[in-house]
Amino acid sequence: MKRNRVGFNYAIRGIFTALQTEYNMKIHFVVMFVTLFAGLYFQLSVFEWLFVLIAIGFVLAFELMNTAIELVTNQLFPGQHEDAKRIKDISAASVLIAAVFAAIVGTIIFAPKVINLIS
Ligand SMILES: Nc1ncnc2c1ncn2[C@@H]1O[C@H](COP(=O)(O)OP(=O)(O)OP(=O)(O)O)[C@@H](O)[C@H]1O
Repeated sequence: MKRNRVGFNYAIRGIFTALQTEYNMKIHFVVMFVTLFAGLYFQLSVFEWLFVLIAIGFVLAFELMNTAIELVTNQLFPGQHEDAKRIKDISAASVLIAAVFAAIVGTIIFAPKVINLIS
């Protein structure tokens, strides 16, 4: 039980470390809070919340994993290396895919509500 609690603390520390060191992580957090407030404002249905939360979770989790992969890659390849380039590009692509699909989910859910609000 104690072990689990300590492990949880390490994981939370990992989120803060990524927030401090990764500019993209800060952007993801800002977008997450804006989306959550928008969700509360527009009173999303349970179904809509599920999609929004899954999309946010995927983006944050992939960004954290991408950060870890970058750190490992920097240790494995201190200099310029074609494999380091491939690894980082592919890892970054995983975040991009998650972010693009999250943006699509956000657009499908929020666009009609925003249009309805301003028209
Ligand atoms: N050791 C390396 N050898 C060759 N190319 C590299 C190497 N390190 C990075 N690159 C190239 O530069 C790009 C950016 O690398 P970098 O480590 O700055 O990642 P980043 O995505 O900008 O990280 P961050 O999210 O921390 O800003 C990589 O996607 C890759 O194409």
